[in-house]
Amino acid sequence: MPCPCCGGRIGRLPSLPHALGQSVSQIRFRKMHGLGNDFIIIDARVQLVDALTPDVIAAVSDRQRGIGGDQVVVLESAMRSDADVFMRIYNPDGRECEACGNATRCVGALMLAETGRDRVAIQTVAGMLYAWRQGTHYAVDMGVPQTQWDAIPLAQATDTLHVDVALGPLADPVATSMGNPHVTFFVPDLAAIDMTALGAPLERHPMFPQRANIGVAQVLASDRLRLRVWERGPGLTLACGTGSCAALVAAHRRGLTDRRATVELDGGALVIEWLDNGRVESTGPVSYAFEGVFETADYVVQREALAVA
Ligand SMILES: N[C@@H](CCC[C@H](N)C(=O)O)C(=O)O
Repeated sequence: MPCPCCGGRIGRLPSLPHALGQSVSQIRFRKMHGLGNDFIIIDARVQLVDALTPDVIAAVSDRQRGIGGDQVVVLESAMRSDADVFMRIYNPDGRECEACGNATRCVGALMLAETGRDRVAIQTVAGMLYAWRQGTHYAVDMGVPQTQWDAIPLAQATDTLHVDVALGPLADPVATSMGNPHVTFFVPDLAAIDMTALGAPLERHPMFPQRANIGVAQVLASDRLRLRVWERGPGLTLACGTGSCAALVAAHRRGLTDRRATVELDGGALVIEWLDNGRVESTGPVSYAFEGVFETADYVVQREALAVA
């Protein structure tokens, strides 16, 4: 039967604070992914999300105790009249980050369906991005990569084409900002690289004051790269969209590839092109997984229990 206090879903057992008469905040979400890089997408244009604190974001992102996801994406009303929506992105540690290529495709697909138009504009803290349909796939304009050391940012003035960072078999990466900080190492055999052992310490290397996403790439041909990315926040993911853009830009700057290449990730392939106008486009699939509702109070209780354990 409907909950007597809030008229909530039939059959939903009230959580403990709910039963005690404390406030409840139910948040509706969609789960989507791009090549297995998965997102909890929350539309704050149609519901109150005041209770979505960094702690709650971390708790719902947990793959054992929560919904599970690489990032939480919150949609807000755009502040610019030429944008369709404002997209905010949070890593599973609850910290806001600037950009996410795979989430931009997912949000692009949602906004194309919502508006019925053939191109949508997505405002982010890192600038305006655009999405459109490309056959069965979705394409996004991810903006202009930044290659100055202080835009990445790096800790000191450095040639971003040869950054003085090394660990084990990884050395001499290229640094690129796609709104968020990336470094790309090039290796002859990606299968020989232990991403977890190397990615975790490199993410927090002193050269990266805001930490960094760590990409390791193998050039397969002038139009084909193999890439794995240890993402700032979630760690090793099945695919990283901005990491793929950064890898293509890095490879082309090094003279290793053309301006357009297929990037093969663990979760599938993206086509990345660095256009002559300086902007980077990324094309790939989008998948819808499920939708649901969670109560933030349940996750506050969980976080408190974990904190005292
Ligand atoms: N999954 C992403 C990147 C998400 C943000 C990243 N972890 C960061 O902290 O910058 C993508 O597809 O680009």
